[in-house]
Amino acid sequence: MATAVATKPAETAAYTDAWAALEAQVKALKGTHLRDLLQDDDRCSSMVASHPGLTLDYSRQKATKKTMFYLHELAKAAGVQEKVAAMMAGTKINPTEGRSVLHVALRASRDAVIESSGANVVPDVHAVLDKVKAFSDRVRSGEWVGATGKALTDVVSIGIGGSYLGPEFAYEALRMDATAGAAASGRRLRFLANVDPVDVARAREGLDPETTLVVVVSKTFTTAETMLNARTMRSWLVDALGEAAVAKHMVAVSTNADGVKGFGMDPENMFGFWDWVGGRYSVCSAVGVVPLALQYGFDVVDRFLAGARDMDTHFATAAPEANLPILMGLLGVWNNTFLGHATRALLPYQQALLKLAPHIQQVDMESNGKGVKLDGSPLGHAGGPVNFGEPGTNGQHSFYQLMHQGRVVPADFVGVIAPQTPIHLAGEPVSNHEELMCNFFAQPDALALGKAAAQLASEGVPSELIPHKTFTGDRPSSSILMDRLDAFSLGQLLALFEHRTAVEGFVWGINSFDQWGVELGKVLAKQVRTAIAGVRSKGGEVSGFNASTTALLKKFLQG
Ligand SMILES: O=P(O)(O)OC[C@H]1O[C@H](O)[C@H](O)[C@@H](O)[C@@H]1O
Repeated sequence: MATAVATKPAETAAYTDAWAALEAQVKALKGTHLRDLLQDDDRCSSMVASHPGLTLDYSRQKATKKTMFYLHELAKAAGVQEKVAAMMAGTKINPTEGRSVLHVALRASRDAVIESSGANVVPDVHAVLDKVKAFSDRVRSGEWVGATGKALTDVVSIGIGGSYLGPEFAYEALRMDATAGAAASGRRLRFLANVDPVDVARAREGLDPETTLVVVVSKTFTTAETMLNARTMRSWLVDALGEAAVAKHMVAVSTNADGVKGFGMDPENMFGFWDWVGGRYSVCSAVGVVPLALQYGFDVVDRFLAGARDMDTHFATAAPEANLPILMGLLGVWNNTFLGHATRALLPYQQALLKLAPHIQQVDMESNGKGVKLDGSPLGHAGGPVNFGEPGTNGQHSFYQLMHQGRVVPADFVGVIAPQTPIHLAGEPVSNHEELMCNFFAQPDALALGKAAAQLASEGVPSELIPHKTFTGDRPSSSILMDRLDAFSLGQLLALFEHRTAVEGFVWGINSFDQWGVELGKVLAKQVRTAIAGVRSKGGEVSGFNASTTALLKKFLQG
């Protein structure tokens, strides 16, 4: 049964003690280099954790067994496991919006019982999944046809933020997977997120309204960008096929049935989800399931959900010392709050994961980019870090210079053992995938070990170049090695990163599940819209803005 807020204030004596012990650890480790830590085989083998399909090696973190002990003490004192249990039981752990946080229910098995506000949500989840399966099967088989009787082979999924980033991440990750790729044969999926008309042009380039299905994805069905893009695509369809085409060519994913109806779409063509699904945690709801099932078929999506469920179970049941999301979350807290690293990099050595970092940017920064605790008091230290990333090896030729010789940026490397698309040229010493992975193994050591001046001197490097060629090393990272990248392991990876963010928020005692910080800009944009529309319709000058904005607007309107 869901109850009110379960989060207890973090500042118990145990919490303060663990915090102080970790601050002492920072001092104790000051003179220790990762080079030294990596020589301790016992320490290194203790800093590896596995779950079927995934291995996490965190031996290149600037931490000892003792540090890990105190981090686990901090987690215990913060009630991390209790908070995980409360989240998964439907407790309203998002008090500023009065909501449960139940993205785990989106991938729960049919017979699970998970309650929000006293009602089991799992039957509703599976009713929507069944509806998506039936619909996507009909579209894919050509039974559901467009206004002129043609099969709908192309899909444009309109949505932004959480209604876009996760689905695009999953779509890209599976394009070259043998099973998903074969299932997508003859089909195209495009995403339309930005309100920029260039994005409209890109999304519909080469598409024919007769064979295009538009999916409007918006939790609120009020997001300005998405609604304008939906109207734009609607007029593209209507101009070509007439008003009646909307019923066959447009469907919606939303929690707002009235909004969908008000837009002129049949609520029958709507796939619902619920207020207990945060936008950035919604890829396993109809938000991701509809476009992905249309492209790859429902079976592939089902495997994706099963992978996420597998990681949920691991998160809920594994001991903290062996629990991948808990370990990663604690290391995030250590790097960010105690060692003071304000950024972290996500570096998948896998081109299929090119949209992992953009998705995790939202998951993490919208969740933990907060300045106050749950009770509204100041956090007292910086909130979650700046996240960024790029697939390797591309990033190596871009920003790794800074990571090796400039700022210290804790990194998470992700690599895959079995390639999705093997290539091994005759005469080459290694396969193309092995060449990629050589870099996955080399970079963490380069960051950790560095290269000392003495070594450069012994190699005969001219003395004036030695400072420029020295690598200080001592730069932390974790390595995640996946057996393969397919729908199941993609679900595991998604849930792993979702839960890492939750663990960090639980330790800090913040609400990781609201996002009030995105509201102010929306309100101001509305004022600007009113001003621009006023000048365009009635003439005159803009007013009510500060001098800088007024001058810029004036220039824009004159242009
Ligand atoms: O799905 P929607 O209601 O259209 O919201 C789309 C996105 O916009 C909001 O402003 C939030 O920043 C995101 O958390 C959300 O995912």
